[in-house]
Amino acid sequence: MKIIKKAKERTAEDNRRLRGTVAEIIDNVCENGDAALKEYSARFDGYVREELRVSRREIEEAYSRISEQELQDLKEARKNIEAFARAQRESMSEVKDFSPAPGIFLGHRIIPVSSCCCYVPGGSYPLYSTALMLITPARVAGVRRIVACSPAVHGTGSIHYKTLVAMDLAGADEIYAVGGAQAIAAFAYGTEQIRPVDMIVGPGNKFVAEAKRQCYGQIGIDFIAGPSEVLVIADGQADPEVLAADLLAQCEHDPNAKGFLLATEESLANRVIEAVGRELESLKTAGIARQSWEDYGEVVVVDSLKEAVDVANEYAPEHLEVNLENPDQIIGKLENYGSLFVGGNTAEVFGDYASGTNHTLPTVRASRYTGGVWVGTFLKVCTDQRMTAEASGKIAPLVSRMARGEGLEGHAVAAEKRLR
Ligand SMILES: NC(=O)c1ccc[n+]([C@@H]2O[C@H](COP(=O)([O-])OP(=O)(O)OC[C@H]3O[C@@H](n4cnc5c(N)ncnc54)[C@H](O)[C@@H]3O)[C@@H](O)[C@H]2O)c1
Ligand SMILES: N[C@H](CO)Cc1c[nH]c[nH+]1
Ligand SMILES: [Zn+2]
Repeated sequence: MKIIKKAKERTAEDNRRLRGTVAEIIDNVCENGDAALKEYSARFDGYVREELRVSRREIEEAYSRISEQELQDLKEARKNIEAFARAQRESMSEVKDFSPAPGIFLGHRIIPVSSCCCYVPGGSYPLYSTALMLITPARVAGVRRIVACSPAVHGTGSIHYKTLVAMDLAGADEIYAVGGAQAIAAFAYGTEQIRPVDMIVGPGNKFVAEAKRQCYGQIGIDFIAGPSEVLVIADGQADPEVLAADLLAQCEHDPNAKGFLLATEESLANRVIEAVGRELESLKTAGIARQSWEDYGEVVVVDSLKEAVDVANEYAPEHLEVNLENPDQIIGKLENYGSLFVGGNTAEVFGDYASGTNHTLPTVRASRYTGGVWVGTFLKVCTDQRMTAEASGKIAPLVSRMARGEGLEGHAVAAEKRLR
């Protein structure tokens, strides 16, 4: 393996500072409620709103600004997201009356969470596609109270009109113009204007992701969905311009977003670096300089595809693109990714918007233990059991022996009350 370009690493001090900043925001919201929300909206987003909930009139006004084409696009993307969420829901089944021993009947029911908050990022760009990605599966799951929130466009006090339409179209019951770590704290603990929810889902920058991590327990969360990441495995048949575009697409999301290329040939790695350089130059000329490539771009030449698989599994990226002549030779060996994009035709950005899989995905190696948001994110699998008198009498001695073995006399007695 040869490292051609190395990404900067976040230090323990960076992480400590982030934890402290966010903990302070959460404490302030818990102590001062809406006053703290207003203070942070003014400081970070340049606005103060008296009413945090968005009114029906504001939503109608957003519809009046959206073009026919934009509305059609939202509907088409939503159709694919909903169809896939329904197919996934249908693949889940309940278990009823499973009998591991005579007279014992076990089962599980699939129950939606009662309420959720869907966080739609809005700091740098109005990510209205995220509204579709979160609210649509929550609806399919059957969540009764779906709240959506997003920071208002800087200095305006209004959520971007496309985000508002997407939230409404997807089926949000309540919408609030609040963002950042303070919004997560508000929906976790409640304020004067905000009734808390049971679960908060959605992506966000490092402050939002850290706030979800710190509020977990008070509320459920999907997982850590922070600044975007893409890892691309490519061989000589891949087009360097396409690879550069795919890496830079994710790097435009955030100063902390990451793009990682694993190339099987050094000449390919060099051509991609050149192509990235050209593209960055032209973006700079066009006055667009939000790319994180310089800090967080990484390029490595691997000695074999087996090594590429090992590195990808260890890195556990949010998005994994396999741009190989024969991608199927490694697909079965890839284990840690939020979403996989197979072959050069399958651009990661298609999944960002419209193919139908969800774009809210685990980052910072969380794909080692979870996939992305899906209809199941909003569903609880809750077990139940019932027993006949005979089965109860039969299992009681086993349970009381085990309970006494643990030193739990009360448990043993509760079991023995069923002896007959
Ligand atoms: N992992 C995923 O599934 C996924 C999907 C989509 C987007 N994303 C990520 O979402 C993020 C969107 O970030 P964004 O910033 O545009 O929007 P955002 O809504 O996540 O964050 C904006 C908020 O951050 C807060 N903030 C800004 N500076 C702050 C500071 N110095 N201290 C405390 N709080 C501060 C403000 O309250 C602001 O409202 C990007 O990182 C993008 O990569 C991830
Ligand atoms: N790439 C993001 C997930 O990391 C999702 C997104 C929204 N809009 C554009 N892209
Ligand atoms: Zn994206």
